[in-house]
Parts: sequence; C-alpha cells; structure tokens
Amino acid sequence: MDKVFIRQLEIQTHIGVHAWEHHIRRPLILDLDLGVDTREAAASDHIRDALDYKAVCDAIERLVRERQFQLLETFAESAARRLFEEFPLLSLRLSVSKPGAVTAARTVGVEIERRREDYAVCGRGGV
Ligand SMILES: Nc1nc2c(c(=O)[nH]1)N=C([C@H](O)[C@@H](O)CO)CN2
Repeated sequence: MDKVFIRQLEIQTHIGVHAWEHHIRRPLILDLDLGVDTREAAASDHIRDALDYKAVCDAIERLVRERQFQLLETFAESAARRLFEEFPLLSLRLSVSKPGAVTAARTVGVEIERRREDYAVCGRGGV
C-alpha cells in the first residue's frame, strides 16, 4: 500500500498519570505511516488530490489543544480516530514516544496500527 509518512513530529502537551505531569508541558514525538492510494495525486499533481501531511500535523496539534490525556494509549487512540474521521486514510500506524519519562531509558512509548474497517463496526466509541 502507498504511504504518506511523518517522522519525528514534536507535539508539546500536558500528559501523564501523575498530578505533577498535568502542570508541565513536555514533548511527545510521533511517527506516522498513513496508508493511502497516491495515484490520483500523482496523476493530477494537485494538493487537493493528496493526503496533505501538513493538514495531518495540524489536526494532531488541534487535538492536543482541545483535550488533556493521562495515558499515551488514550492519546494514540484519540489521534487515530480523529485522523480517520478527517482524512480518507485506509490504514494508520502511529508511534508516540515520551522522551525522559523513564530516566534509564532514552525513550518509551506506544505504537498502534489501525485500519478503517476497525472503526466501521464500533462507530466513534467515545475515546
Ligand atoms: N503504558 C503506559 N505506561 C505508563 C504511562 C503511559 O502513558 N502508558 N505513563 C506513565 C507516566 O505518566 C510516566 O510517563 C511517568 O511516570 C507511566 N507508565
């Protein structure tokens, strides 16, 4: 499958399970692989036919401004749902890491993979 990818997207947000984490902004680093058919965009050479990676980054920025999360899992699932709602994705792989969260590790994080069909049966689900 064709992919549009985004590497090392840095998002500043309040996230964590501890109360003190709710008061500090820290970076999350995202890698995304977005499954799409790029042939229409390739043929037209027009952004309107492409999955606009800048628009995807902006959608994630909007999500973290609207909501505050405790778990990386909840953030990842919410971002996935939002992106499927806003863009004609066929599949998504999203890796989110939280550098500095564990002193002895360079980074830690969560990775999820979803397909559009995963949401067809369960609807929006409220995440
Ligand atoms: N699987 C997860 N484990 C942990 C998370 C998380 O989001 N997902 N978060 C924390 C704390 O917020 C951590 O960053 C600092 O202790 C711990 N484990």
